Amino acid sequence: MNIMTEAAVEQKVQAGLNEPAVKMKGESVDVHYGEKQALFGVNLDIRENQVTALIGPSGCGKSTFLRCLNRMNDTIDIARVSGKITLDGEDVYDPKIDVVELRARVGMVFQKPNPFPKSIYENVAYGPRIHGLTKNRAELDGIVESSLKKAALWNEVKDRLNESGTGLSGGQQQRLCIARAIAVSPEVILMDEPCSALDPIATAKVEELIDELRENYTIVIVTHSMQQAARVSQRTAMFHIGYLVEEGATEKMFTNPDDKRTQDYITGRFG
Ligand SMILES: Nc1ncnc2c1ncn2[C@@H]1O[C@H](COP(=O)(O)OP(=O)(O)OP(=O)(O)O)[C@@H](O)[C@H]1O
Repeated sequence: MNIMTEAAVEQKVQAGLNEPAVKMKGESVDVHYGEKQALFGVNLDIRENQVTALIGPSGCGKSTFLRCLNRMNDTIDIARVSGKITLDGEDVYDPKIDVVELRARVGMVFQKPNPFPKSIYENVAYGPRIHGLTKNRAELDGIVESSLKKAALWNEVKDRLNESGTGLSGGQQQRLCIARAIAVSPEVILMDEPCSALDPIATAKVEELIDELRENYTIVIVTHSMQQAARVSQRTAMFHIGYLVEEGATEKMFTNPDDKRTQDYITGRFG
């Protein structure tokens, strides 16, 4: 075995031993809505190419934390965020940060599918166009096709790209919204209960898609479904009345959590 090979082996061993890199990091995150505090000193690492599920009873702050990651709370007048949130070590609340660019890097998919009232093609092409990502129509066509393929929707819509996005079924609309997020080459995709408006078959498709997307993106998902968290995520973070109770490997969180509140929540004793 030569030295190069040994070095490569060593690197692999290290990679195997180490946790995936931290892509985003929340440090001492507090959020207030007016006088009311919704998050208290949350510290949470979001790891690269992993699905992190945020779980906890209604009103515990899951969506609030999710919205901190791409500064969607900026759009709520009374919301005030303090502490630090970084993306690849860079403070996303730094005044120098261009929020539009940040939201392209950290995309979002909402609870209710919300395609624009435009054609399927335009829904996906809109982002690359406003971000100036393509030089000509052929390149744009390429992005639309590859985004729809990555969102596992291409085969269902390739013959009707000019029809309205709002005419698709709920599950198709949600995959269209995922394609729209993917089209601007995000690094992180935030999903706020992406399946809550979908039937079980559409839900299964989106869950399968989330699992595939993990290869290329870092994903954070808010979900009320314990089965979904267990099925799609590698890491789980449990929130309770504004506090992060605990976080860890999903398998451990669902079989042997450290905190009784997690145990009670996952076994349906409260929430
Ligand atoms: N726009 C807002 N204005 C005022 N208070 C808000 C706003 N959004 C959330 N809150 C409050 O902040 C707290 C956390 O809400 P958040 O939506 O983050 O919780 P959640 O865990 O995502 O809840 P759910 O599971 O019900 O969606 C709640 O008490 C909620 O009422």
